[in-house]
Amino acid sequence: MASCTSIKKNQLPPALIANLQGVLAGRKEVGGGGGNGEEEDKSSNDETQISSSGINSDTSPEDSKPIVLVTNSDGIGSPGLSLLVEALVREGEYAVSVCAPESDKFSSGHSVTFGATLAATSTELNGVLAFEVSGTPADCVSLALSGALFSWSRPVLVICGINKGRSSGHHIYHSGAIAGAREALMSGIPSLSISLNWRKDESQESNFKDAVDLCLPLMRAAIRDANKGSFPKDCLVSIEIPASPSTCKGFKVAKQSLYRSVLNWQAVSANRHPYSGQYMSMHQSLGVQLAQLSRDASAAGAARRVSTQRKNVEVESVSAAGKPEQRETVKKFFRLEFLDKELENLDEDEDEELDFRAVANGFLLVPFFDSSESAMLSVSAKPQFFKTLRSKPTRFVTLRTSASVRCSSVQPPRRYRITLLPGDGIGPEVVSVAKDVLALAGSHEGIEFKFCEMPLGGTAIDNVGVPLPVETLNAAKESDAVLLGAIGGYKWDKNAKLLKPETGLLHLRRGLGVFANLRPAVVLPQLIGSSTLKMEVAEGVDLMVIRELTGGIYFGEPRGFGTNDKGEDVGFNTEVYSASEVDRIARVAFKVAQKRRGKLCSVDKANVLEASIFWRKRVDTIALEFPDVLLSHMYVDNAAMQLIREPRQFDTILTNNIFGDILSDEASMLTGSIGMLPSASISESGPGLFEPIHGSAPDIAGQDKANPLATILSAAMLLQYGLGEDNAAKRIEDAVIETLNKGFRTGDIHSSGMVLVGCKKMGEEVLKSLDAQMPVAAVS
Ligand SMILES: NC(=O)c1ccc[n+]([C@@H]2O[C@H](COP(=O)([O-])OP(=O)(O)OC[C@H]3O[C@@H](n4cnc5c(N)ncnc54)[C@H](O)[C@@H]3O)[C@@H](O)[C@H]2O)c1
Ligand SMILES: CC(C)[C@H](C(=O)O)[C@@H](O)C(=O)O
Repeated sequence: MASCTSIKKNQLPPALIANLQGVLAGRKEVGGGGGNGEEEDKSSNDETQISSSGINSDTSPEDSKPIVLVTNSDGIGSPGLSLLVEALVREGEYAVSVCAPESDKFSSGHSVTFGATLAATSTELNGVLAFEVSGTPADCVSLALSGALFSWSRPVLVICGINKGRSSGHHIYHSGAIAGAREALMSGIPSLSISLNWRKDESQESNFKDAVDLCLPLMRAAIRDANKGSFPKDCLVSIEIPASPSTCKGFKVAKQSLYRSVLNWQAVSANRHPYSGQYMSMHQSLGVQLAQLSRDASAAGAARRVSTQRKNVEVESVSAAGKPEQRETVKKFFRLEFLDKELENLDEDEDEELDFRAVANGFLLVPFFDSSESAMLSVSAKPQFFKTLRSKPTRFVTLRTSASVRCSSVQPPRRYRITLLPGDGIGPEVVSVAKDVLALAGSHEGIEFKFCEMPLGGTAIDNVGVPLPVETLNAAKESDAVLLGAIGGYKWDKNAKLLKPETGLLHLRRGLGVFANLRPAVVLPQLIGSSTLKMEVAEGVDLMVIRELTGGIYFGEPRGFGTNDKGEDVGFNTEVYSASEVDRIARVAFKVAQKRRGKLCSVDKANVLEASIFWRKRVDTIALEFPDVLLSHMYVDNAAMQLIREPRQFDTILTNNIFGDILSDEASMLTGSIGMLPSASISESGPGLFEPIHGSAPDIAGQDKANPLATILSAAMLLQYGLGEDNAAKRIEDAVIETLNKGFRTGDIHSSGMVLVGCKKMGEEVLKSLDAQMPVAAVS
C-alpha cells in the first residue's frame, strides 16, 4: 500500500514537509481521527498540500481487517521490524500500519519529546504505509494514536518489535521497546513488546527471522483476542526471545528480577571520535537535522551558545584529566555500552524462574505488566493468547510457569520428578538427547519435569566407590520415573562381582522392584532396509517381549564359586522362581497381550529345566483368568530360531530373566539395530525404570555415533507406562517416525540415500519434528 501523501510542486525535502505536518498534528486533539477544522490551519506554505486527515489515507481496502500498529525501538531500518511487518502482511488478515523511530532509540526509556519539533516522514515498508519519526518509540505510538498520521481511529493492538536487546529486569526502565508498548497501554490499547536477546558478535540477522517465526502464533492469538475484546484490558505483554530462537526451550512466565547490565561509560577522545564534537550525528536523517537546526535557532539554544562561549578545554577523559583550571569548562566525551554480566557472576538470587536467567537459559520470556507496572498481571479471562502460550506454539519447547505467577488462565503444569542415570559409555550421550526430547514432548502437553542426575555403574565406582550408591537408589525411589542410559565398560570388566557396573544395575532393578520388563520390537517400514533379514521376513514385525527382571538365575541362590566332588573349581548359579514371581509377571503379560493382538507365547526350557516346568504350569494356571488371550508355549531354542524364520508369528512373548535378555537382543536385529529398542521396567507400585536394551557400546562411546532413538523411545515408554501420559508419549513416537521419514540415520541404521548423522544431530532432528507437531487439540 503506497502512501498518498500529496505534495504539490514540492521543492522541500520530504522530511521537512513531514516535520511541518508534525507541527500541525501537535495541535490536534489526542485520539481525533477526522478533521476538526484545525487541520485547515495547516501551513502558510502553499507548496504543500496535506490531506484533511493528515499524511495518510491508508486503510480503505483493509477496513474490515483488524488494525495493527507496529513500532519498534531500533529504528525503522531494523531488520527485526521489517521481518515482523512482512510476516503480518503475509498473513493477509490484518491492516498493518507502521510508525517507528528513524534511528535507534533502544534505551530511550519512556521519554516523549516535549517542546521540540519532530519530523514524521512517510515511507513504505513491505507494502504498508509507514512513518519514520525523529522521536522515541513512545513519541511514535503517541503520535500515531493521535490520529495525525493514519486515517484509522485506533488499532486493536500495538506491537513493538522485534527489538534488539533486553527488556527484562531493570531494563524495563531504559527500554524504548517497553516504552512503546507502555505508551499504547496508557492510551487504552493492548500491546505486545517483543525483544530478541541480541548478543554482540554472536547474533545474526537470521535470528530475527527465527524470532518472528517463534512469535507469529502469539501475535496471531493476541490480535484475535484484541479484536474480539478478550485481550486483557490494561495489559502489555513483554516477550523476550532467547538469543537463539530456533532452539528456544519454551516459555516462562518469569519473575521480574533486579537484573541490569553493567552501564559501561566509555571515555571517548574528541580527536578519535568523529561525532563527539558535533551536535548532529552523521547517522541522523535530514529530518532530525532540520529539527535540530530549528532547536538551535530557539532562544534557549542561543542562550546556551552564549554560555559556552567560554574557553572549552576538550580532554581525553580516559584517565583523570587533572583538575580543570577555574573558569575553564571541561568537556569530556563518553559513550554508554551495556555489558551483560555472566550468569555465574551474579550475586542475585539463583532462582531459575527469574527473568534474566530464563532468557539466558534459552527460554522465551513473558512477564506481564499491568498499567501500574506491578510485576505480574492476574488474568482471569482465558484469551487465545494465553492458551497459545500454554499450548506451545510451534517451536516452543518447555512449558514453565512460575508458581508465583497469578495467571489463572494458565493451568498449573503436571509436574514429575525424573531421576536420570546416564551411566557409562554412550549412556550420557543418549540420555542427554532423550532428556531434551522428553522435556519438549512433555511441555507440549502441559507437563513439567524436574530432572535429577545421579551416578550409576562404572562412573559411580570411579567417583563414589560402588556401582549403586545409596543416594542413587534413594533418588530413584523418590522420583516418579527413572531414565537410564547404559552401564559397563572394559575398564571395570575385571572388577570383583560386587564392584562391577552390571551389579549396580541389577541391584537397582531389584531395589526398585521392577519385575516386569517390556521390550517392544517393531520393524518400521522406514528401516526395513536396515534389517539383516529379507524384507519379506522382517516386514510388519511388531512384537513385545515381556521379560521377568528381578528373579531367576540372575538372583537365584545358591550362587558363587567353589569346588566340586573331584576338587575341581566351579562356578554356579540357580534358576529359581516362586509361584508368586511367575504369577505376577504372567498377569502382566496376559494384560499386555489383551491390549495387543491377544496372542501370548510363553518361552521356557521345560523339556530340560525344573524351573521351566514350574514356570509353564503357573502360566497355564494364570491363563484361566484370561480366556480371551490365546496362549502357546515354546522352547527357547526353537523360539530363537522362529524369531529369525518367521518373526511375524509372535505378538507377545513372555519369558524369564535370562531368556528375555537374549531373545530381546535377537529381536532387536529384526528392527535393524539394537540402537532402536527401548524398554520399560515396571514394579507393582513404585517408579518405573526406562532404558534402551543396548549396552554402553564402548566401541563407539564418546564419538557422537550412538543411535539415541532407543533411549528416546524409552522416554516415550516412561511417559506411557510410567506416568500414564499417553499423548506426550505418542508425540515422541510420531516425532521419531517423522525424523526417519526425513531420512536421518545414525551409522547403525544407515543405508544408501539416507542422511548420516551423529547422536546429537539425530536428537536435534527429533526435537524439530516435535516442534512441527500441532499444538494440543484442546486449543481451538
Ligand atoms: N542395560 C545396560 O546397561 C547394558 C545392556 C547390555 C550391555 N551392557 C554392558 O555394556 C557393555 C558393552 O556390552 P556389549 O558390547 O555386549 O553390548 P552393547 O549393546 O553395548 O554393544 C553391542 C554392539 O551394538 C552397538 N550398539 C549398541 N548400542 C548402540 C547404539 N545406541 N547405537 C549404535 N550402536 C550401538 C555397539 O557399538 C556394539 O557394536 C558391557 O559392559 C555390558 O555389560 C549394559
Ligand atoms: C548389563 C546386564 C546386567 C543386562 C542384563 O543382563 O539384564 C543387560 O544385558 C540388559 O539386557 O539390560
